[in-house]
Amino acid sequence: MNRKTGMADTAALRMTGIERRFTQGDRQLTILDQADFFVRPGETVALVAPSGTGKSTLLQLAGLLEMPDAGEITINGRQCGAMNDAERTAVRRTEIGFVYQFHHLLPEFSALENIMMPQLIAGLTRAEARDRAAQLLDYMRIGHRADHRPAELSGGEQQRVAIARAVANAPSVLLADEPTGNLDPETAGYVFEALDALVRQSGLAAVIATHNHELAARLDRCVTLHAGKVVDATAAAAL
Ligand SMILES: Nc1ncnc2c1ncn2[C@@H]1O[C@H](COP(=O)(O)OP(=O)(O)OP(=O)(O)O)[C@@H](O)[C@H]1O
Repeated sequence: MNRKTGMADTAALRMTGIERRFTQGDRQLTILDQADFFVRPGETVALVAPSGTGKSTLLQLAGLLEMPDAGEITINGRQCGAMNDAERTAVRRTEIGFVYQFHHLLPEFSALENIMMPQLIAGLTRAEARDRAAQLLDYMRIGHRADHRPAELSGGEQQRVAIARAVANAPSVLLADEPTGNLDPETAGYVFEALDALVRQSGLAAVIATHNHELAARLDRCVTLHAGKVVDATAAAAL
């Protein structure tokens, strides 16, 4: 429920009044300062900001991997601040998918098995997990690579497997931190396209941090970080 309007919160992810401070030596850094952010179901948001301004920090907090110093994070209307570790882990496992700059696939397992893994952990049968993994690989146009291990795949293929794995348990929020940052421009373009298509087809809410303005422009909305706050990128250009 939105406290101001009294209406049900329709955002898949909402961050309100987020503070995040770090100590570096004798310096106190305020990376996020009363930051507000939201993303709706089915919406794709690009997070484009200079290096070191707090993109990864924001995504880590959104994914409940770290706790803010102040503020509230709500996922599908559930406030996560007062949850214990087990509750937060459960929300993270069921509601959130992550993609990073590096694929982090398990090297000794095939592409198919890597995508089956989170589903098996979530309690699906091997047959169910296999079917869904195969579907996702087909959707990402790498069905023919199902039995290959990560080392036998190209960078773009590895990243498409990592994306498929991130959505295997049908999360409602996808958080991607520089998902194409390690790829050449052409490969980055088609991996980004595959990610965008998958996100739109599954109707999930996606936040994609990228340094690539051209790719960011393809998404529904673009935000940046300025003085610790999340601001509309068009408005920020005028600052
Ligand atoms: N655990 C930590 N302890 C101390 N400082 C930290 C910690 N995590 C992040 N920082 C600092 O917070 C700032 C923001 O870091 P963050 O990784 O979120 O930036 P970023 O925008 O994602 O950068 P990049 O685009 O280079 O990945 C940086 O100055 C970083 O050094």
